[in-house]
Amino acid sequence: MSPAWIVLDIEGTTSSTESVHVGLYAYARTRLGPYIDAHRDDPEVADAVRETGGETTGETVAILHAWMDGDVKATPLKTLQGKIWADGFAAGDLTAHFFPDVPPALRDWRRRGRRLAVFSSGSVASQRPWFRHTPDGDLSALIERRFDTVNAGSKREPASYDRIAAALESPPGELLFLSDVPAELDAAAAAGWRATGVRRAGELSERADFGAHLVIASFEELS
Ligand SMILES: CSCCC(=O)C(=O)COP(=O)(O)O
Ligand SMILES: [Mg+2]
Repeated sequence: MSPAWIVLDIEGTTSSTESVHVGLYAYARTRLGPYIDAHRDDPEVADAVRETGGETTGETVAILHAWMDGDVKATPLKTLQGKIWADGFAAGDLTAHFFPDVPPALRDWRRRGRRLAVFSSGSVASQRPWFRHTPDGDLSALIERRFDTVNAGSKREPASYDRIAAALESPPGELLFLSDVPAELDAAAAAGWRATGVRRAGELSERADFGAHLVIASFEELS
């Protein structure tokens, strides 16, 4: 039976790690300090800054940069990056990247009645413009629901997938999660979801051990 919902990871699954780490990270890097200073009255910014543990803007930025350098997908970092990226997309400075098989597959799945959601470490604030500003046009209307580490929790915890299943009002067996990270697939499967690994050429997942999970190299294999 086909899944009712297909839930997508972004980095390494729909889009290249390079497009996130080189394009987006570089854009946020120099803007974090000025953004924090200019948006101290925004409660989400204030909370994120407090959660870093930094006392001054300089300390906070150093912590955020260390997380970026170590590829730590910490929620305060993702909150702040997401806000800066959303401004960058709105200003026309940024464009998303999707592997060529992804846009046609998403359209095909929707035509066939599948429903689409995203579960990414990238904040919901960044997911929206990522799907809106693509070289293939605006894909955002294809995505009905968006989850991140704030509204769902860690991608490596089964409880996060329980929360998403409840939000989608679907039994876990009708949900399919696609990701490039085996630990995320393990968590989804432990919550009763279907889980399929995405091993793309040139990505870290080329060398990943997906264990017993089904693995695809392109979304075409699911269409
Ligand atoms: C919405 S684009 C930003 C992606 C991002 O910051 C990120 O960390 C993606 O991680 P994922 O969980 O999708 O592998
Ligand atoms: Mg990923």
